[in-house]
Amino acid sequence: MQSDCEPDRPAHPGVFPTLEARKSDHQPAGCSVDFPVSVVLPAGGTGERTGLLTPKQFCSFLGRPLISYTVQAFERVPWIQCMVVVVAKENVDLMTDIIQRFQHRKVRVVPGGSTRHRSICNGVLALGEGEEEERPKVVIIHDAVRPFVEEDFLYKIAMAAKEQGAAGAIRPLVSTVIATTQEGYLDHSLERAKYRASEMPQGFTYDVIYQAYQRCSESDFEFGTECLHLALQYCGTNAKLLQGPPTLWKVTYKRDLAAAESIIKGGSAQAVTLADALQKAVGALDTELDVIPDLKGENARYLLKESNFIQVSVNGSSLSEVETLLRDLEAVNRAVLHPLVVIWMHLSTSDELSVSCRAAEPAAIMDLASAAKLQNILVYGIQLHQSKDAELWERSVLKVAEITSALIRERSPALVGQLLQA
Ligand SMILES: Nc1ccn([C@@H]2O[C@H](COP(=O)(O)OP(=O)(O)OP(=O)(O)O)[C@@H](O)[C@H]2O)c(=O)n1
Ligand SMILES: O=P(O)(O)OC[C@@H](O)[C@@H](O)[C@@H](O)CO
Repeated sequence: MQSDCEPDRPAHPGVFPTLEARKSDHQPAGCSVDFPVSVVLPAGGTGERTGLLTPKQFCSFLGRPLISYTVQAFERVPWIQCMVVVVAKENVDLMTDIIQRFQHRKVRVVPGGSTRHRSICNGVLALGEGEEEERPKVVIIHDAVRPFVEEDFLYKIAMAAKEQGAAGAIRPLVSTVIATTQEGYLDHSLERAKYRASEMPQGFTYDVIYQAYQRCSESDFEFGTECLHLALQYCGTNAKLLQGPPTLWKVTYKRDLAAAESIIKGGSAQAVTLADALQKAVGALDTELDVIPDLKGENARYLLKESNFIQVSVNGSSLSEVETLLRDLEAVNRAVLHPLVVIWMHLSTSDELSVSCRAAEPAAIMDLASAAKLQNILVYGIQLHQSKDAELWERSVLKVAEITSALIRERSPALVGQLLQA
């Protein structure tokens, strides 16, 4: 949100410690993780089952390839150190171009192999190329064609993997699993209640997944589909299984591409809806404000203006967009003459938030705000629930606009770091 209103508080001239330096004594926002975590995104397949010539991970929605949505989901998680995207040799340049075009951070590309296990193994080896102390404690492995992954579940997988050595996402089976005879008849059926579908993300301590790939057989590399099995078979590590949300599904068939497209379009429509609604609501107030959903692309111009911002984080369960914005402000190294107001708009659509993150949120925004205040940036939070009741939603948005306008006008130090309820 940009305002031309002049600040009514004296500026705080002077050099401020960098955001990075301060972060060392601040837990990262959102879910806090105190050990290095890296990610391997296998994306070296051809997507034959979609029947398309373009591998499904490179199919575009709203001008952005599917894999870019997955990378974006991970780069928004502040406690993830780096990502390795594993693509077929012939797609290395394409993937490099996607990273540049969409300004992805913390990600590098390595060539894949003829099978998924070979690709994942290449990714794990790439994470181990540096000095021993640079290696991650935990490696999260996640199919690049599962774009709807949330920080709070990644947090659970990472914590369980650190404790147990391996952890994996599971979902209830929808259909019963049966074994067939060679002639195509029923041999026997499995008791469905005893089985689960193995999904992604999965997490492993670096040592476990590295050793598993060092010891597994050629047959595993050629025909295997389950990393958790390798950890058990070759490292004696029994993975902790965590039931994940239904959003973890894998894009496999053409119909899955259509489903992914409608979710992506729905999600961005939601962001636009909120931004539009806020724009209308604040327009009715006494302050000339613009609502900007992010500071990417042409919105980056706001970084260089003496302005106030609103950051619309649609259904974000973490503060990482605000962290990114504060880092961008830091990067432009602008002499902050007037207190900037940054408002984290937390639109929660799901009723439950994982306890680990919900409890961490107020503390996380306070932490972030304390660090930002040293840069003369005032961070406030407003939480609103995406109500399906149009009237209620309209009232919430108006309330948000009033609170926003007051925060920008008053710049109350007492409310800095608070999560206000609209
Ligand atoms: N040699 C391979 C094969 C698959 N994958 C990746 O593993 C994930 C899950 O595999 P799958 O859904 O089977 O993808 P494809 O192999 O591309 O699909 P298909 O079997 O239909 O060709 C995908 O992100 C895929 O790109 C990979 O990195 N390297
Ligand atoms: O078998 P595919 O290559 O289609 O997909 C890989 C899946 O098997 C895998 O992602 C999960 O089952 C978890 O291991």
